[in-house]
Formats: sequence, structure tokens, C-alpha cells
Amino acid sequence: MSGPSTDRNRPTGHSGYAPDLLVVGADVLGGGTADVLVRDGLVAAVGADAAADAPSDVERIDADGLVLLPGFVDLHTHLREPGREDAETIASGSRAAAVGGFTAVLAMANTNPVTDTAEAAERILDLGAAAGLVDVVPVGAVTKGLDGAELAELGLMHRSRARVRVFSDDGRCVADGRVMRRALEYVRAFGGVISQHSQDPSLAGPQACCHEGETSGRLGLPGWPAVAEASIIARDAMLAEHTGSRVHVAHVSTAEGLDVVRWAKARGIAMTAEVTPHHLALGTDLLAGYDPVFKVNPPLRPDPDRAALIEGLLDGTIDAIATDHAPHARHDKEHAFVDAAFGMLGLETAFAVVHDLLVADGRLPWRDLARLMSVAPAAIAGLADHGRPIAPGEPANLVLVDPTASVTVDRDSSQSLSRNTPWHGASLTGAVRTTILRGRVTAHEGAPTSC
Ligand SMILES: NC(=O)N[C@@H](CC(=O)O)C(=O)O
Ligand SMILES: [Zn+2]
Ligand SMILES: [Zn+2]
Repeated sequence: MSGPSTDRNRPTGHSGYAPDLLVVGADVLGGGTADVLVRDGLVAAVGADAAADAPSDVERIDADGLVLLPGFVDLHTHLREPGREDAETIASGSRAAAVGGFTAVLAMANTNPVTDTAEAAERILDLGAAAGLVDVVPVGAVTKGLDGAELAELGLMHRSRARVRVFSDDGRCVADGRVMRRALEYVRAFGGVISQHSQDPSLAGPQACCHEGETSGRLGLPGWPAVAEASIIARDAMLAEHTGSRVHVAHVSTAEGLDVVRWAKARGIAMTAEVTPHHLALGTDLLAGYDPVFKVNPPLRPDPDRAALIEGLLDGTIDAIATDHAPHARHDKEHAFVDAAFGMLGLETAFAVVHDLLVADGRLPWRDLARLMSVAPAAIAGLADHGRPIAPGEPANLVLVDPTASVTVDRDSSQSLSRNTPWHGASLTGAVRTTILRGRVTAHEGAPTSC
């Protein structure tokens, strides 16, 4: 797969040629040590051939003790551009993504204006390409202006240069069953998928901000009941079956919701589900101090739900880990708990949180981590160049991680324009060392590479 040798001398750029790279001594997917040669954006050789094929002036990356994985793919990122460039831009979110080990992120549609036209989707694609650090893949809105009533230009968005395949009104639930049915019927024609924010708004008051249960009662916070999630997932499962179309459950957070996903899959319904690192690792008890950094939608759940989500992740019911990276400006978070914005940062901490929680103790093997953070999300979103095997001829979208590094999270060293990480001050085992997009290093040791 090697190109003509003169290509090596071409300038580096996000769409240009990168110099050859030789990753030396990486543990490839936890399956054993090998060298990996990267040339012209592709994996050129793996194993004994790699060093032999490399030119003498090759750029070497010492990967002793590091694990090499396919670059992570985030099905669920909020980048805030256009509209709230004070909280995040496509460029700043791309830096955070690259530092977090991601090579592709799906940018949610709840921007201002909403991504509900082909032009809006192409604009996000172009801004992502200009930033050049990660493939920014626009998610299209299901309904115009996220109003829940009138379908957006689903077909035009799909046929645009952005090739939109994932549609979501995330931030809001597509609550009207008739609208959801139409959307499913529409996207079936081109293999699209609806990513649903599963939360029946009629089952909670407008100020709901806490899991409904013992803690919400004690803290006096209006609650979201688990049934608001499970009932929408059940309805959508039946609509997916009825239409022969595909539903993806965004940020599943309850044992009940997960049980419905398990049932739907057993029935052969085309339903997939993602879970966030924060719903795996953080519980409702953190709300005791009313710190809005822990306010997120869906809310943090009690420990039995967290245990169920971990079980669902390990038994394959949950397909993917997605960050729901939701940056918010300080003045939108610094309010009384009920008035603060929902959401927390996730791109830069996702790997470390999941590694610390599940990989370090051996519960989640490296191959399964790669499946959950790269292979399955790429398949769900239809991204042909991501989540690929690490083998000759494959696109070199890769991440090197250090399983022994212990890192204390510091919100002030974040690449995001926002600071709302719930892990500030936490020590986590596992760190992203180097991210490679189409053969070019996009981030190294916490710093993005300018292109
Ligand atoms: N997750 C959140 O708490 N907030 C998200 C919206 C969403 O994912 O529902 C946001 O856009 O801020
Ligand atoms: Zn959501
Ligand atoms: Zn979201």
C-alpha cells in the first residue's frame, strides 16, 4: 500500500500528506507487541515487516508500555457552534476531541441556528475540516428548529456533501409518536438512524433536574422518573419494528430503560444504545451539595442503575460509549441547581474514566473497549474510515494510550472553552498519549497539534 517515495516530502496538512510514522513496540489492541508503520494516511505494515519497510529518516513514536487502539468515535458531542461560541467552537471542541483520543465526533444539532438544513450541515462539515484535528460529522435535526412537529430536510441533509446519516433532536425528545414514525420511515430509505433523547416530557415538570426517588425527595429537587425513559424506549422499539427502521438510544441511564433495550434486541428489533462515562461512574448522591456541575440530562442515577448499566455494557446490550460532551459557559452553570444549564464536559476524560472504572481491573478487555468506543459507534454512524482493524491498507486513525499513567484532572488545562467537568481534582488511571488522524499526529500528551 505504499505510495511513491516522493509523497513523503509533501507538506503536512489536514488533507495533505504526513510523513511516515513508525509506532515502535505498541501493544496492539492488548493482543501483543508489534511495530506499526504508517504511510500516506494508511497503515502500511504491522509486525516484523514494519521496521524493515520504514525509511531510515522515519519519524518514530516510542510506544513501549502503550496500547494501540483504533481512534475513538463519539456518537454524541455538543460543539455549540453556531450560536454559543463562548461555550465551545468547532475548533476548540476538535482540540478537546483530539486530546481525548477521538478521530471522529458526531456534532449534535441543537445549535443556534439548529442543524436542520443541508447548508447548515455542510457548514459544520467545512468548519470541522478547517479545524483539521478530527472528523466532525454533523448530526441533522429530526424536526425543524427542534420543534418536535415538522420534519426537517432529512433527505436533503443526507444527499448533501455532509452525507448526514444520524438524526437527532437531542436536548429534546421526539415525543410525538406520529412524528417519530414518519422520521423512521423517511430515513429507512437511505439507511439512516434516529438517535433519540428518550425522555417523555409529559412525565415530569418543566423544572425536573434530578432522578425521581429518595434523593430528589430529600433535596427537594423536582424529579425525572425512570419510567419517562423506559416508556419512550419501548415505544420507539415498537416503531422501529413497525417501520423496519433503525433507532439509537442516546445516553441510556436507567435499569428499566436498559431492560427494554435488551428485550428489543432479543426480539430482533434494530435498536442500538449508548451510555455515557458519567452515567457509568457517577451517582445521584453527588447532588447532595447542590453543585450544578453534576446537573445533567438525563440525571445521574442511583447505584443500582449504575450497576445495571455496567452489566449491560459488559454483556453487549449497550453498543457504544458516547460522551454527551456538553460544554456550558460559567454564567449558565453558576446558578441555583434548578436554574443551571444541564450538561458536563466529556471528550477529554472519557477514556480515563472508562479505563479507570472498567479496564484497569480487567473487567473490560481492550478489544471490547475498542468495540465500544470506536468500532460500534463508527458502524452505527456509517463511518467507513473509522473503527477499522489495525492492519495493512486500513486508514491510520489510531490512538495510543498509557494504561499506567495516573492523571489528576484539572479543568483549567482543558482544551474546551468551558470548564464544567465533574472530574476536576479526580485522579484517574489511564491517559491518552497520542492521537493519529489519517496518519497525522493530531494530539500528543494533552496538547493538540496545529495543522
Ligand atoms: N446532556 C445534557 O445535559 N445537555 C445537553 C443536551 C442533551 O444531551 O440532552 C446539552 O445540549 O447541553
Ligand atoms: Zn440528550
Ligand atoms: Zn446530548
